[in-house]
Amino acid sequence: MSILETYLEGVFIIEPKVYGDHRGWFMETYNESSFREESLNINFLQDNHSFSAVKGTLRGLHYQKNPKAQTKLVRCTKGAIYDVAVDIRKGSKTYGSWYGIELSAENKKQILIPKGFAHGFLTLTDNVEVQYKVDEFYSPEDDRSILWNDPEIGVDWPTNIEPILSDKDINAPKIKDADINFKYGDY
Ligand SMILES: Cc1cn([C@H]2C[C@H](O)[C@@H](COP(=O)(O)OP(=O)(O)O[C@H]3O[C@@H](C)C(=O)[C@@H](O)[C@H]3O)O2)c(=O)[nH]c1=O
Repeated sequence: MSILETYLEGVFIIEPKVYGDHRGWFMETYNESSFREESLNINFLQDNHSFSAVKGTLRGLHYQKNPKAQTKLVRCTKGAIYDVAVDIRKGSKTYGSWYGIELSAENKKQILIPKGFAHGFLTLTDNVEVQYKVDEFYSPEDDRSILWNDPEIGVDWPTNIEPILSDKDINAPKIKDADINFKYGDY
């Protein structure tokens, strides 16, 4: 697998090596040793899987506060999504900057989103399944959302349609009012 840096420090794109033959294909979706070679020493504790029925569903932008922050390794195993990570580490030189990438069952790419970032995705097709590993357990008390279209962040979501959102995400605060307790250098 290739582990590629992005312009946001700590955010990586993972491109698995896909071995095709007459039966189909095989790939490793996670390899701790390959991650360690890149000094990514992550102890994943929980695997998540979500299904979104309709194109234009948007989940995000989510994070868990310290000390329950999560690293996330995200992939799309059915359909396609536009996946976004936002740096919310106070004092970071890229605070409020975002990185977006299309992940799909077809391209098999993954994104690694470190602690101190908010995460969200928009479905680009109907019937989307997303699976991701996290290195901290779900903690509803620490779960937070930032408004998906906060102009201060300015994510360039690849559609003009009004997305389908949860009530929590509709009512999410903008980054300037969000309950953020990350600071650059915490991890
Ligand atoms: C995230 C999560 C949710 N749940 C439950 C709580 C709730 O009843 C139901 C749906 O939760 P949510 O509405 O928060 O699901 P969702 O909007 O899909 O939340 C997820 O969005 C993406 C973008 C992320 O980055 C994830 O970390 C997570 O925040 O599932 C768990 O039991 N464990 C979990 O780890």
